[in-house]
Amino acid sequence: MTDFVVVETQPIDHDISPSPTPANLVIMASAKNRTRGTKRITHVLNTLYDDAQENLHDEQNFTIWSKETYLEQLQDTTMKLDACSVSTTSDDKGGSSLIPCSRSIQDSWMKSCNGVGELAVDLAENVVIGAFEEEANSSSFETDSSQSDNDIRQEWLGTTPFAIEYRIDTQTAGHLDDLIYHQRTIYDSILETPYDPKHWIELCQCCLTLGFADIAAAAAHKALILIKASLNLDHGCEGIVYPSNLEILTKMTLGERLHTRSPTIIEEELKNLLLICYSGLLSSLLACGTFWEGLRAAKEALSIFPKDVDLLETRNMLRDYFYERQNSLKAGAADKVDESLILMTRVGEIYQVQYPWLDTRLNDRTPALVRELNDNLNSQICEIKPIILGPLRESFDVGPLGIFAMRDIDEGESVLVDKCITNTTDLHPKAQTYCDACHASLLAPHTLPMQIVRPECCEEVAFCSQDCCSTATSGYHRILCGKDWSWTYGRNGRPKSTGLAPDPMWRVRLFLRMVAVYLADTQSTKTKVHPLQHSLFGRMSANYSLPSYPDFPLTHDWYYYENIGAPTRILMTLGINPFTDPHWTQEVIQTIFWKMENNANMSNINLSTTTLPSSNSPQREDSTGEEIVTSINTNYLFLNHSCEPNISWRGPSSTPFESSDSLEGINGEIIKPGSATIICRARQKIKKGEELKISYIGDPMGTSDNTQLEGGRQERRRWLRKWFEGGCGCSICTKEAKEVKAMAAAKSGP
Ligand SMILES: C[S@@+](CC[C@H](N)C(=O)[O-])C[C@H]1O[C@@H](n2cnc3c(N)ncnc32)[C@H](O)[C@@H]1O
Repeated sequence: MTDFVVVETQPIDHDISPSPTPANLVIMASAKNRTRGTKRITHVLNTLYDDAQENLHDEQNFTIWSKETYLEQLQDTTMKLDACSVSTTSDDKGGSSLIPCSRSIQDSWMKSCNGVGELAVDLAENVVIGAFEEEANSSSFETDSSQSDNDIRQEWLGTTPFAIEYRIDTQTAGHLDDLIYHQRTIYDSILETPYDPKHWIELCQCCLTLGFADIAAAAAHKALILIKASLNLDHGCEGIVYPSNLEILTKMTLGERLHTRSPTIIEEELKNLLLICYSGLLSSLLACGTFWEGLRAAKEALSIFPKDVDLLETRNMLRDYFYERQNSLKAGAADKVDESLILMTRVGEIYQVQYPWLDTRLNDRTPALVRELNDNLNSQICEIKPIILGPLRESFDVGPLGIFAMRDIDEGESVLVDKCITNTTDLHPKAQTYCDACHASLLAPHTLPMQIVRPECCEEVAFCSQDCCSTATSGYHRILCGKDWSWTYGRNGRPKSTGLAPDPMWRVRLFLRMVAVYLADTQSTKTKVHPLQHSLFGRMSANYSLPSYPDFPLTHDWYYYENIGAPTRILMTLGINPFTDPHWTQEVIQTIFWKMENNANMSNINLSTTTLPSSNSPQREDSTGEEIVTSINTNYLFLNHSCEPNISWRGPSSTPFESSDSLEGINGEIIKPGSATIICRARQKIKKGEELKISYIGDPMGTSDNTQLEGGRQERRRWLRKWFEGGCGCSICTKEAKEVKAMAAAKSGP
């Protein structure tokens, strides 16, 4: 169902809360016209405006736009209206927004609007009648006549490289709109009855056909949780402790759908659904290229349905693909078969794309957000600014950001010291070898035993200072305390990773920490801001690319357990309902994962060799003391890359004998080894207004000897593809690209 909400926001200081207050809710209308046609939407919205004016004109709680303003808004927004999904926006100058949003968001807004909300619903229903009658005779779903049938809609090519030609054929044959419509109706059914596994299985099948195999796998996972909870299956679902009412809710929903109270009939249905669910899950994992996890799921499925031909066939395909990958990796590695090679056999791969049904506005970074970011940065030296200068419109995306000098900067000057609490390593905090907040070493001589601060609430964590302890206990730790998170330090059957690669579970632990920071903040400020619009997640950009046939972009690592199983378990443990909460759909979770991947900083530390281990600081059994700290440094992440950087940076230090100068912050404070703080200094004189740029890849020219990266300049440029596939825009890369082009032209001859 495509629902529209028109809101006018009142001026609010640096608040990007999406919840319209009763005072700013102008019109709420359900335009159930399922249309992509711009003309039709404009027509419906014109009707809505007229009706709303009639109904609301003497309501003092509502502000009505002038028709002129309204139509101006329409011009900017109608093209986006086919993105039927959750979208919210507001800005601190009292801007106005026309928002397509889902029924469940409306419902939650209605709840927060109390009496006035109900009035709005009544009025909205009046409004809808007008729109409905208009639409009654039209076909239920219409494509924009301006779109040619032969155009390939890249954004709908999916996340999986698997069978992409099939999806191109589907689009060429003109079936895409039907599939999109089908997907919307399934989401509607889920909103109505979220505990019916059948809808989640249908979503799995539909997303699989659309090529979004990761979302398909997540839908199957949700169905599996409901079914397993109801059948009391031993397997559990990746360790999830089921809420006690999940079984009752699922059985009640099935009973209502089947018009029965018979436990036998309901159980029969659950078993039927279980088989179809496994089949969808295995196909999704196959399409995501995570053959090893697919084989594990197949083993579980076949232990229940040993003779099912469909399951056996998919299992065989998973096995064949797994061996094919393993053999080719072995052949490439010659005699060097090690843990990293085993890890490579177990990872899946998908494209990093924006989900076309998730409203793009959720990814917008508005001028209001940039002002908030600069308030937090609180620097006299540098500021966060859009790179592309142009007219900034208040509730619209400002484009790529960077950090710029606010005054002339001297060579060697500290420009940014970015301490952060969003960090993780493989070491369990219980070991108390590092500060749970900033990750500074708690080992002598960096922190003396009497300096260690322990919170009153638990014995799980320790801190390097009272400051860190207060930050944690009044914030994220409040959300996490008293719950068992030790499973996030497990490896889900994988060997320990070696070298520069951190264990893939870093994503899970960083996600957990970030969700806790977000929840602590929104709870203390009593705001209901969507995670993607909260400054913590909203500040980060992803490296999206479109699967453009026939030149496909890079694929990115993806796991069933890390990307779906573990985050679902985290949310459920934190009391978030992944079946009903529109803020925490798999699309939102995966978007956060993409953002983390594009912005996380990784640094090697070796705490054990830098200090004498003290008796009260146990290491994990298999810990070598060498760890990789992964952190989201919330200001540093705005620095762009250049192969001619004017800024040098250093992450967590492990060496206590370095010159104290390199460990000093801007105000002379000492940054302790192991801390996830990043210090940035000017490599040269920098003029006011110049952009500050770092190197993402160590020595960008690949000429220094003591670097861990191999392969020189060419290899380094290849590494850059992780952040930007279109190529780095610096002058060296531009020159090299021109030379390559000229050489290719010369080779191909006249
Ligand atoms: C860590 S973020 C840096 C901040 C980012 N510009 C933003 O708007 O949030 C990395 C992203 O910045 C962009 N970027 C950074 N350096 C670049 C370069 N040299 N050339 C092209 N894009 C770059 C890419 O989109 C990359 O995915």
